[in-house]
Amino acid sequence: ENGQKEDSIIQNDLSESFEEEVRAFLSDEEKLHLFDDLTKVNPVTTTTVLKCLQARYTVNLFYTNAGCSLVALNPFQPISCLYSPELMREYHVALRPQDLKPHIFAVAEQTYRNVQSQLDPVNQSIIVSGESGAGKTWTSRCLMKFYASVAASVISPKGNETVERIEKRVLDSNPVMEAFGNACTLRNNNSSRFGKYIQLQLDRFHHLSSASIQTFLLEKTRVAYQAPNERNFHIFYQITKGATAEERLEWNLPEGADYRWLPNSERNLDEDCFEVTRDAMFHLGIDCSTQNNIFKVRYK
Ligand SMILES: Nc1ncnc2c1ncn2[C@@H]1O[C@H](COP(=O)(O)OP(=O)(O)OP(=O)(O)O)[C@@H](O)[C@H]1O
Repeated sequence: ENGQKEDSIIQNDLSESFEEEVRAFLSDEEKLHLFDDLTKVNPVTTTTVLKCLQARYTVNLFYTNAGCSLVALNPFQPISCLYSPELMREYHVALRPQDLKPHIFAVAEQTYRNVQSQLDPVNQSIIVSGESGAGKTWTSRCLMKFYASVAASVISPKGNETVERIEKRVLDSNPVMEAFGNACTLRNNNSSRFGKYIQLQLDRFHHLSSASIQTFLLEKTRVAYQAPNERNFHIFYQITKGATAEERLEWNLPEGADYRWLPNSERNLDEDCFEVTRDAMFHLGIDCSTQNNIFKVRYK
Protein backbone atom coordinates (compact mmCIF):
# COMPACT_ATOMS: atom_id res chain seq x y z
CA GLU A 1 0.00 0.00 0.00
CA ASN A 2 2.86 2.33 0.97
CA GLY A 3 4.55 1.65 -2.37
CA GLN A 4 1.34 2.61 -4.26
CA LYS A 5 1.06 5.86 -2.26
CA GLU A 6 4.64 6.77 -3.11
CA ASP A 7 3.98 6.05 -6.78
CA SER A 8 0.96 8.33 -6.81
CA ILE A 9 2.90 11.11 -5.01
CA ILE A 10 5.63 10.84 -7.64
CA GLN A 11 2.94 10.90 -10.40
CA ASN A 12 1.38 14.04 -8.89
CA ASP A 13 4.78 15.72 -8.65
CA LEU A 14 5.49 14.84 -12.26
CA SER A 15 2.17 16.12 -13.59
CA GLU A 16 2.53 19.32 -11.55
CA SER A 17 6.02 19.94 -12.88
CA PHE A 18 4.78 19.16 -16.41
CA GLU A 19 1.94 21.64 -16.05
CA GLU A 20 4.44 24.15 -14.72
CA GLU A 21 6.56 23.62 -17.85
CA VAL A 22 3.50 24.15 -20.09
CA ARG A 23 2.62 27.35 -18.20
CA ALA A 24 6.21 28.60 -18.43
CA PHE A 25 6.29 27.91 -22.18
CA LEU A 26 2.99 29.69 -22.81
CA SER A 27 3.87 32.66 -20.58
CA ASP A 28 6.37 33.91 -23.15
CA GLU A 29 3.55 34.98 -25.46
CA GLU A 30 5.68 37.35 -27.53
CA LYS A 31 7.87 34.48 -28.69
CA LEU A 32 5.23 31.88 -29.58
CA HIS A 33 5.00 32.96 -33.22
CA LEU A 34 8.73 32.40 -33.67
CA PHE A 35 8.36 28.62 -33.55
CA ASP A 36 8.52 27.89 -37.27
CA ASP A 37 8.92 24.16 -36.65
CA LEU A 38 6.55 22.40 -34.29
CA THR A 39 9.24 19.86 -33.38
CA LYS A 40 10.96 22.70 -31.51
CA VAL A 41 7.94 23.23 -29.26
CA ASN A 42 8.67 21.93 -25.75
CA PRO A 43 6.71 20.49 -24.08
CA VAL A 44 4.64 19.18 -26.99
CA THR A 45 0.99 19.22 -26.00
CA THR A 46 -2.15 20.00 -27.97
CA THR A 47 -2.35 23.34 -26.17
CA THR A 48 1.26 24.41 -26.80
CA VAL A 49 1.10 23.42 -30.48
CA LEU A 50 -2.24 25.13 -31.06
CA LYS A 51 -1.14 28.28 -29.22
CA CYS A 52 1.96 28.52 -31.43
CA LEU A 53 -0.09 28.05 -34.60
CA GLN A 54 -2.60 30.62 -33.37
CA ALA A 55 0.18 33.11 -32.56
CA ARG A 56 1.64 32.63 -36.06
CA TYR A 57 -1.80 33.01 -37.67
CA THR A 58 -2.25 36.33 -35.82
CA VAL A 59 0.90 37.73 -37.42
CA ASN A 60 0.01 36.38 -40.89
CA LEU A 61 2.35 33.40 -40.81
CA PHE A 62 0.24 30.66 -42.34
CA TYR A 63 2.83 27.93 -42.84
CA THR A 64 4.70 26.04 -40.11
CA ASN A 65 6.98 23.04 -40.43
CA ALA A 66 6.41 19.94 -38.37
CA GLY A 67 9.60 18.01 -39.09
CA CYS A 68 9.32 16.94 -42.70
CA SER A 69 5.60 17.80 -42.87
CA LEU A 70 4.15 21.25 -43.46
CA VAL A 71 1.13 22.58 -41.59
CA ALA A 72 -0.87 25.05 -43.71
CA LEU A 73 -3.48 27.27 -42.09
CA ASN A 74 -6.23 28.68 -44.25
CA PRO A 75 -6.18 32.50 -44.17
CA PHE A 76 -9.63 32.63 -45.83
CA GLN A 77 -8.58 35.79 -47.67
CA PRO A 78 -6.11 36.58 -50.44
CA ILE A 79 -2.71 37.37 -48.93
CA SER A 80 -0.81 39.59 -51.30
CA CYS A 81 2.63 38.37 -52.39
CA LEU A 82 2.27 34.97 -50.67
CA TYR A 83 2.03 33.19 -54.02
CA SER A 84 3.68 35.63 -56.41
CA PRO A 85 5.91 34.43 -59.27
CA GLU A 86 8.78 36.33 -57.60
CA LEU A 87 8.39 34.29 -54.42
CA MET A 88 8.19 31.09 -56.47
CA ARG A 89 11.50 32.02 -58.03
CA GLU A 90 13.05 32.87 -54.68
CA TYR A 91 12.36 29.34 -53.42
CA HIS A 92 13.45 27.83 -56.72
CA VAL A 93 16.86 29.49 -56.81
CA ALA A 94 17.59 29.34 -53.06
CA LEU A 95 20.69 27.40 -52.08
CA ARG A 96 18.74 25.74 -49.27
CA PRO A 97 14.99 26.35 -49.69
CA GLN A 98 14.32 24.69 -46.35
CA ASP A 99 16.20 27.58 -44.69
CA LEU A 100 13.64 30.08 -46.02
CA LYS A 101 10.31 30.60 -44.25
CA PRO A 102 8.11 27.48 -44.20
CA HIS A 103 6.01 27.56 -47.37
CA ILE A 104 4.33 25.18 -49.79
CA PHE A 105 6.91 26.34 -52.38
CA ALA A 106 9.71 25.00 -50.11
CA VAL A 107 8.04 21.57 -50.13
CA ALA A 108 7.48 21.80 -53.89
CA GLU A 109 11.10 22.79 -54.56
CA GLN A 110 12.57 20.18 -52.23
CA THR A 111 10.52 17.47 -53.93
CA TYR A 112 11.66 18.70 -57.34
CA ARG A 113 15.28 18.61 -56.21
CA ASN A 114 14.83 15.10 -54.83
CA VAL A 115 13.92 13.95 -58.32
CA GLN A 116 16.83 15.82 -59.87
CA SER A 117 19.41 14.53 -57.45
CA GLN A 118 18.85 10.86 -58.17
CA LEU A 119 21.00 9.03 -60.66
CA ASP A 120 18.09 6.69 -61.19
CA PRO A 121 15.21 9.13 -60.64
CA VAL A 122 12.92 8.10 -57.82
CA ASN A 123 9.26 9.10 -57.85
CA GLN A 124 8.25 11.67 -55.27
CA SER A 125 4.80 12.08 -53.73
CA ILE A 126 3.21 14.94 -51.85
CA ILE A 127 0.16 14.08 -49.77
CA VAL A 128 -2.25 16.95 -49.18
CA SER A 129 -4.74 16.13 -46.47
CA GLY A 130 -7.12 17.95 -44.14
CA GLU A 131 -10.77 18.41 -43.35
CA SER A 132 -13.24 20.02 -45.74
CA GLY A 133 -12.38 23.67 -46.28
CA ALA A 134 -8.83 23.27 -44.93
CA GLY A 135 -7.27 24.36 -48.23
CA LYS A 136 -6.33 21.13 -50.02
CA THR A 137 -7.64 22.24 -53.42
CA TRP A 138 -5.88 25.56 -53.02
CA THR A 139 -2.64 23.85 -52.04
CA SER A 140 -2.70 21.41 -54.95
CA ARG A 141 -3.36 24.33 -57.32
CA CYS A 142 -0.31 26.10 -55.85
CA LEU A 143 1.81 23.00 -56.39
CA MET A 144 0.67 22.66 -59.99
CA LYS A 145 1.32 26.35 -60.67
CA PHE A 146 4.77 25.99 -59.13
CA TYR A 147 5.73 23.00 -61.30
CA ALA A 148 4.13 24.51 -64.40
CA SER A 149 6.40 27.50 -63.94
CA VAL A 150 9.58 25.92 -62.59
CA ALA A 151 9.67 22.79 -64.71
CA ALA A 152 9.29 24.89 -67.84
CA SER A 153 11.59 27.76 -66.96
CA VAL A 154 14.34 26.64 -69.31
CA ILE A 155 13.79 26.41 -73.05
CA SER A 156 13.07 22.80 -73.82
CA PRO A 157 15.06 21.02 -76.49
CA LYS A 158 11.70 19.72 -77.73
CA GLY A 159 10.59 23.23 -78.52
CA ASN A 160 8.90 25.63 -76.19
CA GLU A 161 5.50 25.14 -77.75
CA THR A 162 5.04 21.59 -76.47
CA VAL A 163 6.09 22.55 -72.99
CA GLU A 164 3.79 25.56 -72.92
CA ARG A 165 0.92 23.42 -74.03
CA ILE A 166 1.50 20.90 -71.27
CA GLU A 167 1.81 23.57 -68.59
CA LYS A 168 -1.37 25.21 -69.79
CA ARG A 169 -3.17 21.87 -69.86
CA VAL A 170 -2.01 21.00 -66.36
CA LEU A 171 -3.44 24.28 -65.08
CA ASP A 172 -6.59 24.02 -67.22
CA SER A 173 -7.43 20.66 -65.72
CA ASN A 174 -8.38 22.47 -62.50
CA PRO A 175 -11.44 24.43 -63.72
CA VAL A 176 -12.77 21.35 -65.52
CA MET A 177 -12.31 19.03 -62.54
CA GLU A 178 -13.83 21.64 -60.24
CA ALA A 179 -16.85 22.31 -62.49
CA PHE A 180 -17.78 18.62 -62.64
CA GLY A 181 -16.57 17.49 -59.22
CA ASN A 182 -17.01 20.44 -56.84
CA ALA A 183 -20.12 21.82 -55.19
CA CYS A 184 -21.16 24.41 -52.64
CA THR A 185 -21.59 22.75 -49.23
CA LEU A 186 -22.26 24.18 -45.78
CA ARG A 187 -18.52 24.17 -45.05
CA ASN A 188 -17.03 25.25 -48.34
CA ASN A 189 -18.46 27.09 -51.38
CA ASN A 190 -16.10 25.15 -53.62
CA SER A 191 -15.88 21.76 -51.98
CA SER A 192 -14.32 18.91 -53.98
CA ARG A 193 -16.60 15.94 -53.78
CA PHE A 194 -13.94 13.47 -54.94
CA GLY A 195 -10.37 12.44 -54.29
CA LYS A 196 -7.68 12.87 -56.89
CA TYR A 197 -4.28 11.48 -57.66
CA ILE A 198 -2.32 13.84 -59.89
CA GLN A 199 0.80 12.62 -61.61
CA LEU A 200 3.24 15.03 -63.23
CA GLN A 201 5.87 13.39 -65.38
CA LEU A 202 9.23 14.99 -66.06
CA ASP A 203 11.58 14.17 -68.88
CA ARG A 204 15.27 13.59 -68.29
CA PHE A 205 15.87 17.34 -68.47
CA HIS A 206 13.38 17.70 -65.60
CA HIS A 207 10.83 19.52 -67.71
CA LEU A 208 7.16 18.69 -67.56
CA SER A 209 6.51 16.17 -70.29
CA SER A 210 3.06 14.84 -69.43
CA ALA A 211 0.48 14.65 -66.71
CA SER A 212 -2.37 12.44 -65.66
CA ILE A 213 -5.15 12.71 -63.15
CA GLN A 214 -7.05 9.83 -61.63
CA THR A 215 -10.15 10.57 -59.64
CA PHE A 216 -11.87 8.36 -57.14
CA LEU A 217 -14.87 8.30 -54.82
CA LEU A 218 -16.88 10.98 -56.64
CA GLU A 219 -20.00 11.73 -54.60
CA LYS A 220 -22.38 10.78 -57.41
CA THR A 221 -25.46 10.80 -55.18
CA ARG A 222 -25.23 14.60 -55.13
CA VAL A 223 -26.62 14.71 -58.67
CA ALA A 224 -29.96 13.38 -57.39
CA TYR A 225 -29.91 14.53 -53.76
CA GLN A 226 -28.51 17.64 -52.11
CA ALA A 227 -28.68 18.31 -48.35
CA PRO A 228 -30.68 21.43 -47.37
CA ASN A 229 -28.75 24.64 -48.18
CA GLU A 230 -26.23 22.75 -50.29
CA ARG A 231 -25.98 22.73 -54.06
CA ASN A 232 -25.53 20.30 -56.92
CA PHE A 233 -22.22 20.20 -58.83
CA HIS A 234 -21.18 23.62 -60.20
CA ILE A 235 -21.49 22.50 -63.82
CA PHE A 236 -25.31 22.38 -63.65
CA TYR A 237 -25.48 26.02 -62.51
CA GLN A 238 -22.91 27.02 -65.11
CA ILE A 239 -24.95 25.49 -67.90
CA THR A 240 -28.30 26.90 -66.82
CA LYS A 241 -26.87 30.37 -66.20
CA GLY A 242 -24.40 30.54 -69.07
CA ALA A 243 -25.96 28.80 -72.09
CA THR A 244 -26.84 30.96 -75.11
CA ALA A 245 -30.46 31.12 -76.37
CA GLU A 246 -29.53 28.72 -79.16
CA GLU A 247 -27.93 26.25 -76.76
CA ARG A 248 -30.92 26.41 -74.43
CA LEU A 249 -33.11 25.30 -77.30
CA GLU A 250 -30.78 22.50 -78.26
CA TRP A 251 -30.16 21.35 -74.71
CA ASN A 252 -33.83 21.58 -73.75
CA LEU A 253 -33.21 24.17 -71.05
CA PRO A 254 -35.96 26.82 -71.15
CA GLU A 255 -34.94 30.08 -69.48
CA GLY A 256 -36.26 30.57 -65.94
CA ALA A 257 -37.52 26.96 -65.59
CA ASP A 258 -37.54 25.58 -62.08
CA TYR A 259 -35.41 22.45 -61.80
CA ARG A 260 -35.60 19.98 -58.93
CA TRP A 261 -31.90 19.20 -59.38
CA LEU A 262 -30.84 22.86 -59.15
CA PRO A 263 -31.40 23.91 -55.53
CA ASN A 264 -30.26 27.32 -54.28
CA SER A 265 -29.61 28.54 -57.80
CA GLU A 266 -30.41 32.12 -56.78
CA ARG A 267 -27.00 32.19 -55.06
CA ASN A 268 -24.41 33.41 -57.52
CA LEU A 269 -20.90 32.16 -56.93
CA ASP A 270 -17.61 32.89 -58.71
CA GLU A 271 -17.62 29.18 -59.52
CA ASP A 272 -20.74 29.63 -61.71
CA CYS A 273 -18.78 30.89 -64.72
CA PHE A 274 -19.47 28.62 -67.71
CA GLU A 275 -17.00 30.47 -69.93
CA VAL A 276 -14.03 29.47 -67.75
CA THR A 277 -14.96 25.77 -67.93
CA ARG A 278 -15.53 25.87 -71.68
CA ASP A 279 -12.24 27.64 -72.37
CA ALA A 280 -10.41 25.11 -70.22
CA MET A 281 -12.16 22.24 -72.04
CA PHE A 282 -11.07 23.67 -75.39
CA HIS A 283 -7.46 23.93 -74.22
CA LEU A 284 -7.63 20.33 -73.05
CA GLY A 285 -8.62 19.30 -76.56
CA ILE A 286 -12.36 18.75 -75.99
CA ASP A 287 -13.83 20.21 -79.17
CA CYS A 288 -17.13 21.98 -79.67
CA SER A 289 -19.13 18.96 -80.78
CA THR A 290 -17.88 16.75 -77.90
CA GLN A 291 -18.72 19.57 -75.49
CA ASN A 292 -22.15 19.77 -77.02
CA ASN A 293 -22.67 16.05 -76.47
CA ILE A 294 -21.63 16.42 -72.85
CA PHE A 295 -23.99 19.32 -72.19
CA LYS A 296 -27.04 18.07 -73.99
CA VAL A 297 -27.88 15.26 -71.57
CA ARG A 298 -31.64 15.34 -71.07
CA TYR A 299 -32.75 17.60 -68.21
CA LYS A 300 -36.15 17.20 -66.58
N1 LIG B 1 -3.73 29.68 -48.84
C1 LIG B 1 -4.92 30.26 -49.03
N2 LIG B 1 -5.00 31.59 -49.24
C2 LIG B 1 -6.19 32.20 -49.43
N3 LIG B 1 -7.38 31.54 -49.39
C3 LIG B 1 -7.37 30.22 -49.18
C4 LIG B 1 -6.14 29.50 -48.99
N4 LIG B 1 -6.43 28.20 -48.79
C5 LIG B 1 -7.76 28.10 -48.88
N5 LIG B 1 -8.33 29.31 -49.10
C6 LIG B 1 -9.76 29.63 -49.20
O1 LIG B 1 -10.49 28.62 -48.52
C7 LIG B 1 -11.44 28.01 -49.41
C8 LIG B 1 -11.50 26.52 -49.12
O2 LIG B 1 -10.28 25.91 -49.50
P1 LIG B 1 -10.23 24.58 -50.38
O3 LIG B 1 -11.38 24.55 -51.33
O4 LIG B 1 -8.87 24.47 -50.92
O5 LIG B 1 -10.50 23.49 -49.24
P2 LIG B 1 -10.44 21.90 -49.38
O6 LIG B 1 -9.57 21.40 -48.28
O7 LIG B 1 -10.06 21.51 -50.76
O8 LIG B 1 -11.96 21.51 -49.07
P3 LIG B 1 -12.84 20.29 -49.61
O9 LIG B 1 -12.34 19.05 -48.93
O10 LIG B 1 -14.22 20.68 -49.15
O11 LIG B 1 -12.69 20.27 -51.08
C9 LIG B 1 -10.95 28.33 -50.82
O12 LIG B 1 -12.00 28.44 -51.73
C10 LIG B 1 -10.26 29.66 -50.64
O13 LIG B 1 -11.21 30.71 -50.71
